[in-house]
Amino acid sequence: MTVKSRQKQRASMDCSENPFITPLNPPANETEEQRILRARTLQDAQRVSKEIDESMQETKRKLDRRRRGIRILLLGQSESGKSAVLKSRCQWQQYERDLTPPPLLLLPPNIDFQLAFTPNQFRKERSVWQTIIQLNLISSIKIIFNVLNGTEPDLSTDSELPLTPPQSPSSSMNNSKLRKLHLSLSPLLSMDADLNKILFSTGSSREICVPAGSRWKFKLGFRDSTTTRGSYEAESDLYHLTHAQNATRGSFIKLLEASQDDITSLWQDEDVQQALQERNLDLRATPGFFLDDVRRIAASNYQPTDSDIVRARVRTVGVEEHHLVAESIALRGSDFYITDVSGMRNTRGSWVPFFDDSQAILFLAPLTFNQMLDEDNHVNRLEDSLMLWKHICSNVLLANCNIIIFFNKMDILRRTLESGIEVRKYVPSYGDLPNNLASVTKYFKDRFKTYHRKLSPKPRSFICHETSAIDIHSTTALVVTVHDGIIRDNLERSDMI
Ligand SMILES: Nc1nc2c(ncn2[C@@H]2O[C@H](COP(=O)(O)OP(=O)(O)OP(=O)(O)O)[C@@H](O)[C@H]2O)c(=O)[nH]1
Ligand SMILES: [Mg+2]
Repeated sequence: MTVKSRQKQRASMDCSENPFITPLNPPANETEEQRILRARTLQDAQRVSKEIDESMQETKRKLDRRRRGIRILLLGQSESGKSAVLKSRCQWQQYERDLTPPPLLLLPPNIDFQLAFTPNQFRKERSVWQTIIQLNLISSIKIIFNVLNGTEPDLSTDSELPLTPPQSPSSSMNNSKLRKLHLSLSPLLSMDADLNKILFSTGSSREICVPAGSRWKFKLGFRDSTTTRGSYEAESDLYHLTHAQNATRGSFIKLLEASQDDITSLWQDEDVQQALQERNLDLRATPGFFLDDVRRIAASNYQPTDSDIVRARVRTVGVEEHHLVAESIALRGSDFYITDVSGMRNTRGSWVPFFDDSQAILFLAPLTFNQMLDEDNHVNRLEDSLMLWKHICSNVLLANCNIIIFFNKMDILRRTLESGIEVRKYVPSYGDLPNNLASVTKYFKDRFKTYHRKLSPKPRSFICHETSAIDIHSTTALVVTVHDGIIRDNLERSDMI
């Protein structure tokens, strides 16, 4: 047998035995109807196969794009301001509408994110924050009553009182005006617990916690009108508020509006201010503080401003990645993948899988030398940040990673120092150095820098910035700086500077 005839025989055998081709061969006595059906089946199979190919190519494109992008991990203790940094993207939208572009405008490329940046969608999302902010307001009222009742743990290291809740209620609670206010605000406080339970399943927690991703927004009635019908229905099934839930939310808003005078009266009461002072509790420095804006926030037609949204407190649970694309001329098209995590002590183990993939870490460390951790009121916040910093600097998985530290909440540090609180009382090693912003910042910067130099497995630059994440402009500058930092580091590695 010649080679040619052997090939011909193998080809015909392949065809008849190939399990993928055999079923596609026309049967011997195929009718016209059967032929049409077979052709349609074949077309359908080809379409599905093409779709799978396209989806695989799309996934590969996304992975390639991600690999080329700038991958940033936000780290820091709980309440350090990680999510606030991300939230300020709302402000960039504001710039866009004002037609005065900031130095760097970030826009998301994916559908969900883009929608968040179109004015209509953004306006809708604003309404999601309305409930969060109103619940934040109630949290502050609860703290006041806890202080008056003697059940608020003291989170200030300056306190002469034990760190556990004191047993005896404050004498202010004997004040009949405060007792009356407590009585009249009780329905609102209990309704807040109901609403928390319905919306976030966290009735007992003082803080609002949300799982990663934006799905929680649906719980607050956020609807994406442009999603396809299928996905809209899927979301509705999971998150649509029931009639009863909507009714609870409606009653809460009405009750809050009716309680404006009582809330204002409580916050302005001299005994309340004194009780807070005795507990060394600066309520204005607590996350989600809105008591100075009661009239505006308790109004039933309240619309959160951009600043309100950045100041709102929602604790992150889990891990969330945001994809942003730079639109500024200098950085046009640069992809940023920013991962936000929960900073609570018991969740920090979940950060590790993201170390490998990140090019830069933004480490947020507020210089709150006089505060204790919420989750463990025996641990000083700044000590905790330093301890965390040491772990991050010495971690071998992060040896090639740029670490940029942000001394966030500088506005709070300034206020703390201006109020006369002395650093040396909390940090004896501070000694007699001047108790002003420049000196305090330099002192702590040197400490962070020393650990960075000593513990980094390989030499790397120490990049440090003082920020206030609730300040729009500083956050915008922040992203530019991050990019600069990464470029600088790459240049340094290639000996270009
Ligand atoms: N005054 C002031 N408040 C800030 C600053 N940065 C953040 N905040 C507020 O601090 C609170 C906590 O900030 P978040 O961004 O939620 O903190 P986080 O690090 O994400 O916390 P977790 O999600 O628990 O890990 C929010 O109410 C913010 O508005 C700042 O620079 N100054
Ligand atoms: Mg967060």
